[in-house]
Amino acid sequence: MQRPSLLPIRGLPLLNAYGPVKYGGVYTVTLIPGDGVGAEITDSVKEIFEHVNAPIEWEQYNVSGLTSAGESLFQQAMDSMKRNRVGLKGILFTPIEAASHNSWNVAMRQQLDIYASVVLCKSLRGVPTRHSNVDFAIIRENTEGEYSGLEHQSFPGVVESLKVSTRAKAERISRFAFDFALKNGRKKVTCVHKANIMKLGDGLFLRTFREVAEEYKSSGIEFNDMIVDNTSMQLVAKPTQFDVMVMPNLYGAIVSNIGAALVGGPGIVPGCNIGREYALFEPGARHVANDIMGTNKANPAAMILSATMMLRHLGLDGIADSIATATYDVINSGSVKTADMGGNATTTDFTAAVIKNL
Ligand SMILES: NC(=O)C1=CN([C@@H]2O[C@H](COP(=O)(O)OP(=O)(O)OC[C@H]3O[C@@H](n4cnc5c(N)ncnc54)[C@H](O)[C@@H]3O)[C@@H](O)[C@H]2O)C=CC1
Ligand SMILES: O=C(O)CCC(=O)C(=O)O
Ligand SMILES: [Mg+2]
Repeated sequence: MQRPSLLPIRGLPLLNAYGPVKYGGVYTVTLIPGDGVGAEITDSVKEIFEHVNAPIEWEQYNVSGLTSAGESLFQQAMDSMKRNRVGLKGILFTPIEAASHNSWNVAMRQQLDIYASVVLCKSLRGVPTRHSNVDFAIIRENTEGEYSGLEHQSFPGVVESLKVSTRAKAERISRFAFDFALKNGRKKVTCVHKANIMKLGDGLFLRTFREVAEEYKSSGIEFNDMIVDNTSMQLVAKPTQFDVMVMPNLYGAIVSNIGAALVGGPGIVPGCNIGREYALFEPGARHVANDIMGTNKANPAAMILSATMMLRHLGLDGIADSIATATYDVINSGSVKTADMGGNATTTDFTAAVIKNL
């Protein structure tokens, strides 16, 4: 059986400085189901939590990125996050058109300074893939770099998109990665970069990583670095060489999706965004899945497992363990497979199977 200990909850290096909000033994948690399949897969979580009597009260905001009309609701959801300090979210759609609003997924990370994205990619017995024994964690800088959102047209036909890199943010994400490695019994941290081309920006990231690595030398954690192109090839060819990986924002988005595909896809990989004050949990590969919205076909596992990471963050380890174990048992038994896993079970079938296992 795949034990839930693979989840990093215990070992999240930075617990919120102020702690979650709890009244009468019940935690209030901000819930943003999101666009696409968000409502369906957060319904799974609600049903499971209700079944185990989890001491969670949801403060739900049906924010949607489909139109910019949702902005005031988005701000209310952020106020709720600032009160509760813990949230669970699905993914918000972001239009591509130049005149449309910027990504609210990104705005959340910046407003809340939830600077470390953690995505876990681990092979599961019940999900046969090309490589077995994949087990690595992606630590992604979540608040700057290519996602700074600063772009302008300096001349018709000429656009400048600013990638902002700061030493302070490179340092804190590198520390997060080493602390994460230490707390989770990991052996090696790999810095992914493109410092051969972006000598100043990614050069700063890499140099800062190496300085931080020196400080952790006595802890016995190995470290190395790899250019992002080679990393992509190595991930597909020999993924077992990776343990903990740390990188700037956009590489993290891409590597998280390669990682998800290596172990079974976006429906099973959990994730979270952590900062000093707030923690927001969401599926690791971050997809809206508009194409299967409302069809009861989505795999809710990634969302359920992200919710168990949240429970552990709240110190509710017992409930987290039982839900995670029940979920992994359903996946590993192979008896209830959603379409992405090659079966024809529905979202509700999967949820019912988890509840039956509890
Ligand atoms: N929160 C965030 O950071 C992100 C937000 N987005 C937004 O999502 C929208 C579309 O994103 P795309 O990258 O095109 O991907 P997408 O939403 O089209 O998803 C890619 C594929 O994965 C499948 N999939 C995702 N989750 C699944 C699940 N739980 N079960 C079964 N299948 C699942 C989808 O059906 C689809 O075929 C864009 O608006 C984008 O801005 C995209 C990536 C990250
Ligand atoms: O926020 C979005 O709409 C896209 C962001 C994204 O792809 C990511 O950061 O992984
Ligand atoms: Mg993405």
